[in-house]
Amino acid sequence: MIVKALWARLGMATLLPVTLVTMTLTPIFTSHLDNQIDSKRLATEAILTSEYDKLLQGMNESFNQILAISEYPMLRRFLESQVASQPPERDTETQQDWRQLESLFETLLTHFGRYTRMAVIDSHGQEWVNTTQALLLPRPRVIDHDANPAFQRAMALKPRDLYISSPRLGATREDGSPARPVIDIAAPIFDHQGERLGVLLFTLDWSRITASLSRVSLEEGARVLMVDAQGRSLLPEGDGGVKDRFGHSLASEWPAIWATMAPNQQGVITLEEHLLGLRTHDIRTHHYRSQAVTIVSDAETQPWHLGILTPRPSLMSQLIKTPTQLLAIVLVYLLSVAFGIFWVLNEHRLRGLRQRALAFSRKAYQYAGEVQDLYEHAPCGYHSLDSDGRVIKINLTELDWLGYRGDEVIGKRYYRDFVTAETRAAFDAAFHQVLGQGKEGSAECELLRRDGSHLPVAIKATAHVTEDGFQYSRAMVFDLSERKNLEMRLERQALTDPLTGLGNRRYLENQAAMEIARAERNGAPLALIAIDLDHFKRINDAHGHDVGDLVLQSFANTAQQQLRAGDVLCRMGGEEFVVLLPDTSRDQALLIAQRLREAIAATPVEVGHLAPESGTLAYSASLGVTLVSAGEKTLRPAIKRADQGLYAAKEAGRNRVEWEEA
Ligand SMILES: Nc1nc2c(ncn2[C@@H]2O[C@H](COP(=O)(O)OP(=O)(O)OP(=O)(O)O)[C@@H](O)[C@H]2O)c(=O)[nH]1
Repeated sequence: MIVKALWARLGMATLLPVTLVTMTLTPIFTSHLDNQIDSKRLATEAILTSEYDKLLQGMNESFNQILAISEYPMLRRFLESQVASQPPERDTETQQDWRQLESLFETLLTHFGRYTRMAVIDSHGQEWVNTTQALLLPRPRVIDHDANPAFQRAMALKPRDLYISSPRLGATREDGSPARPVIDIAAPIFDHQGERLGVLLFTLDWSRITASLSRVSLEEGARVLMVDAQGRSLLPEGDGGVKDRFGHSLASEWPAIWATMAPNQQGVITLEEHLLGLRTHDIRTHHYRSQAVTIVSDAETQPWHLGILTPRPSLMSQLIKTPTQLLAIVLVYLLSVAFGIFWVLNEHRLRGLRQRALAFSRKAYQYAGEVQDLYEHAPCGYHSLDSDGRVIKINLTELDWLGYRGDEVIGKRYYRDFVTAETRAAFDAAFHQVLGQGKEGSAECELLRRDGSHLPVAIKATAHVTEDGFQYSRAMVFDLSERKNLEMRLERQALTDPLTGLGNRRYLENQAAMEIARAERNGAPLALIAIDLDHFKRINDAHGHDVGDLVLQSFANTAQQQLRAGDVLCRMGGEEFVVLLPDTSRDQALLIAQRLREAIAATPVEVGHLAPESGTLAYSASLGVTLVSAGEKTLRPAIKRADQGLYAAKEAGRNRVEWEEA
């Protein structure tokens, strides 16, 4: 699919530049071509005018020559004398006229090579001179009047009138070369009285007049056409093969050209492949530069059409003429196509890169979402504060802990407001460190939740610093409540006797410090009772340790019931217990001890199947009572004294209370 699209784009990349270049070059070349056509048109017109002038000049020259000779006095005299003397007598004068006439035509033959025949015919049709035969005929030849239209027509002309025939093929030459086209020019000869004497008939070698036209034909691509009114070719030797061979009909051979030439007088006409310069010439009327009064010719052949056909400049001909231009154009096309292809390939490559970048960015977006999710729902809190301690970012976990929404906190609240007054100093110190040189700080403090409860946390923060200085702090907040609970549990366990749930010796020591201080402060007595179960070894030995344990637990319950809330009952180890009695005098302490002893003795332990038949086991305890003396910083002396009282009770038979004085 991608490859198919690439090929389609490559096709476009070729087509588009080619079209664009063509659209750009076309007006330039069209205008250039128009200029070429215009200059060719001007050149054609110039050649046509020049050739037309030469043709006219050549013909007028001949007309004037013939008119001049027809008025030659010696010729007139000759004809007069010949016409007058029938048959001519060859007297001396006549002989002289003959010689002069002979000499005249010899001269003419020498100088007027353009004429293939010069003839002098008298009004009876007798031919006195014919330069194609013996110059002067010993006997005048009577010519067939009907066979010679030139003679016929000239005989009807007035003085200084001319008859011009259409070009026709002359006689085959003696050397066998093909006959040339000729035209007959005939002028009437009159004597001084205006009496018609005969006709001067010259046959003009037509190719001499049209030689210049033929040379034009030799020029590059140009062709000269000359036809009569019937479309017959008038040029001696055409260069277009059959089409314009003399006498051939251009109308039938080359109808397209003839169709253009026939109706038009003059101008340059643009044809599909040619420029055709045109001029028409009616010999009967266009002879201003000749001295003829009237020129008569064959009406059906007039006017003549002179045409110069030059190839019309075309784009291709111009390009072929200037290969560098052609090369430049080819280069422009090649470069534009190469650029198009390069552009498409580059675009294709960029498209690939863009798609990869898009895939990367999607992945990055996905990762960013995951990171955001991790940030928001991390097991710890995250927040960022500005240099004033204002919250600029906070994750959902921490918001959840605090019980606020993001829009209530971000940009609106100072973080220290969420820290309890008790732990705010620690937070401030840590934040100060983050802002300072250390760029990091940590604190354990308690957060104040919306519902008023406290959440112990550890905050560890670092500063985000750029070259512009401190930007914001980033902090991780760890919930310490579980740890604190665990610590408290452990602390409690460390101070508690697991069997009875009573405080242990360490607990007693902790409490003692407090109670001694308070007793000192208040001046109140502080009493202490040491308790030891009687013959406990025996119970263990007789009933097992489980029963012993039950006895210990039962003792703890029974004793607690007998004591006040502020009294501290602790298990010191084994079956030994101590009761610290704040604000208790000697007597009160003795009473309490007695009450304890009695309650213990009166409360047998429910031991079920572990016990003898009754299911209960009675036991007793011995107690030693003393007061913590003023000045004693620990309980140790008091416990020692109470133990002495206890020993005394044991000694005295057990299940007794003994006072031990300080
Ligand atoms: N079942 C049980 N027995 C304990 C515990 N702690 C100590 N004992 C036992 O308590 C007994 C204490 O015995 P003794 O110190 O000889 O004293 P006694 O047997 O009570 O005799 P008198 O104190 O003289 O009445 C020992 O056998 C200990 O093993 C305990 O937590 N559970």
